[in-house]
Amino acid sequence: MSDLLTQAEYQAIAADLDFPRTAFIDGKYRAGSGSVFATVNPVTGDPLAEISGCNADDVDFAVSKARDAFEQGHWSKMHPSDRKDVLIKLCKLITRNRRELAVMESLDSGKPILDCETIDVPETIHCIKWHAEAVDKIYDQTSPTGDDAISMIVREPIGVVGAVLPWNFPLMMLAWKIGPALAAGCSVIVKPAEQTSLTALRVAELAHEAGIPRGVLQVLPGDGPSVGEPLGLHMDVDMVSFTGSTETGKRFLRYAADSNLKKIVLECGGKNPAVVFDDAENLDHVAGHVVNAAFWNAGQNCSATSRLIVHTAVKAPLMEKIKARLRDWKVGDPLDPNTHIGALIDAEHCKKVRSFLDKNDQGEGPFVAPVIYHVKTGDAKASDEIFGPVLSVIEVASNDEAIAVANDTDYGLAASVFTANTRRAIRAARDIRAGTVTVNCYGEGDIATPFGGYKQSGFGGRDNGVHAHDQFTELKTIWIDLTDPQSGDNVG
Ligand SMILES: NC(=O)C1=CN([C@@H]2O[C@H](COP(=O)(O)OP(=O)(O)OC[C@H]3O[C@@H](n4cnc5c(N)ncnc54)[C@H](O)[C@@H]3O)[C@@H](O)[C@H]2O)C=CC1
Ligand code: BAL
Repeated sequence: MSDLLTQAEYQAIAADLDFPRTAFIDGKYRAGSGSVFATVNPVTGDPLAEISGCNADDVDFAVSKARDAFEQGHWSKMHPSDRKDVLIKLCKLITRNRRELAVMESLDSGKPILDCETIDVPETIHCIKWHAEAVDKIYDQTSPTGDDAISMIVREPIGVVGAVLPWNFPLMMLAWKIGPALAAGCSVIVKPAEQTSLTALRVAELAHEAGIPRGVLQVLPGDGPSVGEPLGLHMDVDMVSFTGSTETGKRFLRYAADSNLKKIVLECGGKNPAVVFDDAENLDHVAGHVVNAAFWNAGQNCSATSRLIVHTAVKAPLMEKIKARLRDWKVGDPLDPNTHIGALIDAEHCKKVRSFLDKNDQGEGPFVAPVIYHVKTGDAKASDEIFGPVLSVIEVASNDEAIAVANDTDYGLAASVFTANTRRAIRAARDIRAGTVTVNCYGEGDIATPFGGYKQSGFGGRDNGVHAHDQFTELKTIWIDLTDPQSGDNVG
């Protein structure tokens, strides 16, 4: 924190930034064959850079380069310890350029510089480093055969991976995908969200500088139909790992069915509950977690707490404490290090978020201040993913009702429960159908814990932890007959 600069100093860095403007393919920046599009500063609406976008021809070219690199094996067959060293060198380069990346991320996404400096960039480095460090410590297995055979169960890199990213955490989602995929030995083609291409392009350049071979990490900017769809439909892409909306996630399942049955892993939306039971202790502490969970990143977070399900007995004092804490949350210029809530990503998203808000709460331009509504189950505010700084409060009369309401959603990404009773906490954690349930706190776990969703929040695997390595590998059984071939005993 003490390391933060002033708003004026950040503005000076911003004025000097050199933005990437083309795709990064086969080890170098290279203009795409698609339409040129502007990447826009969400605060001003002005273009930061004109980017030469990609199309299906560029996808074909990048896939052929990714496949060549995979088959040549300079990366995929490199000793895991050597892959680790290169990825750690990448982390050092990101660290050396961390300020530039933080400011670029803030300008391109509207995220507060405070978050970019203290969370997005450090967590990006931590994630890539964690997967790099893990990769030369994971053992393969043998299975319990009889004495006449031995079987090895080995994991091999899955091959060419498409990583399709959202705009809400451009750097961190890049790291969640490329960290384990590169550590596993895959070749990765990244499609950043069209709103936020800059930092992914810069990281690809740094990866090349770190020694990641040509074709192993490529970044193709462009919109969903121009780049995401041809990647999803490509016959020579082995897997797509996607983070974004449930609606687009479902498209990738169709792309896989219509092409080569590539593996699809989806991390999609959420309507995540914080459940506060009647015996919750220290309501100040609860309020702190709920406010962070609901309003961090302006609520543009798949795991944001967007429903507060609270027992009548504690509702009034808790709401007072939540409102008191919110008074400290400053909304405004993302480059001001005191800002907690920056700009929403773009005009289209502002329109969507505002469509849920009462007229008086709508704010102006790209800014929407935190807002709290008291709602009933069945209201759109209680069921739809708004993806903005909106907390919907549902009052319940019993702890059982709280769990039923928590589960009354198509989503199942994350949840939190607050109670002084350990048995109740564990019972609730087991009964809520969500990929992550936190007790007396809110969080996504950490880099060592798998993250992903039940129901329409996810499909096919988990980000983070060693489970993420599993995503990017194929499982192979190698069965070795130990009987004497001369004896003939081994033939059916
Ligand atoms: N992690 C999450 O849970 C996220 C959820 N969302 C939700 O989705 C809503 C819409 O946001 P969008 O940016 O439109 O999300 P999206 O799911 O459409 O976009 C995510 C990624 O998919 C790509 N994409 C879009 N259409 C595609 C297509 N037809 N084929 C292949 N790729 C495609 C996009 O270019 C982007 O890279 C938000 O309001 C929010 O509710 C958005 C971003 C992240
Ligand atoms: N919070 C991690 C994933 C996401 O929001 O898209």
